Amino acid sequence: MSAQILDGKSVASAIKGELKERVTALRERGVVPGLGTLLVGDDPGSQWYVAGKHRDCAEVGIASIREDLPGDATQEDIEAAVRRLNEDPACTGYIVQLPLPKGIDTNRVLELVDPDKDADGLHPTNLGRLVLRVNEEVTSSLPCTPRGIIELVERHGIKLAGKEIVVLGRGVTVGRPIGLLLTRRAVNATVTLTHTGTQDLAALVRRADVVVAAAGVKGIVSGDMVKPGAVLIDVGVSRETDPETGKSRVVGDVSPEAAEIAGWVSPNPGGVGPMTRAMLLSNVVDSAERTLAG
Ligand SMILES: Nc1nc2c(c(=O)[nH]1)N[C@@H](CN(C=O)c1ccc(C(=O)N[C@@H](CCC(=O)O)C(=O)O)cc1)CN2
Repeated sequence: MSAQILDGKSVASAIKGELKERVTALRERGVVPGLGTLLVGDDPGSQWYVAGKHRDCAEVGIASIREDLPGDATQEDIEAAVRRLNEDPACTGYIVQLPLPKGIDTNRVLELVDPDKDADGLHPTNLGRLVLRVNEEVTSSLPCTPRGIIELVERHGIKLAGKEIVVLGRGVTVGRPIGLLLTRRAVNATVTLTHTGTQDLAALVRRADVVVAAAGVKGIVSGDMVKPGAVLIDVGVSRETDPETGKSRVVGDVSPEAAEIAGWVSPNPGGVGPMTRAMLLSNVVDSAERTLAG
């Protein structure tokens, strides 16, 4: 029996429908949410993601602001663009598209973002709130991919409380922050964060009720590693040439054999990616609504 699909495309589309109504209500009260993006360089993937974010904004009625810099922009150029976005009143929230080019101090750039405009939830103040407010509602942006994963699972009626969750990968946008979200009292899961130094990954994954695979290694979650019926969230992105069409295609961390054994699996593409985009819009709308609540 093959796994049921965690359909990120259709959940994201439903969320965008809900956001459109909330944006209309905000505009009626004189609040226009505006998402800014800062893109440095001409990496085709990053350009595609940023273009998608602006298309999403147009779809739900959020204004959008772009800061595009060439690949040879200096640390000072990038920091100046961050300051412009901090000061622009039309920009109510923004992201710095990652990764930044080699040689740029990413942490220094992220720390300069106004925490109240941090639509990615990656500013140290906002990550710190996740640590400190473990029992309370967090009233700042949450990292988009982790938030999207939880929303995707919960909107399919799957409960995470008490579940054993194994995360593969300790990256800043997924692996590290997702543990903070999943172990909050409101979610109440138990998390093991694995990485390249982990010994006997297979044994850990085999125990997991839920696997969040964000290693970026094609097929790293193999069939023999998965507990029958487990929930597999495929986040990792690798690219390869499709032998039939000759075109580049995305492949995930979950092997087709693992997906057969699972109870639920998120397709890749079509699972976590669209949810990441929808959560960015949610962060911007949530934060605009907070300004009205005072
Ligand atoms: N500042 C940030 N940078 C990056 C983040 C992030 O959350 N904040 N995450 C990724 C890139 N990303 C958003 O920025 C992103 C990745 C993938 C998708 C998506 O919809 N993917 C499609 C497939 C696309 C393809 O074929 O290439 C899917 O999964 O269906 C959206 C956003 C790194 N940088």
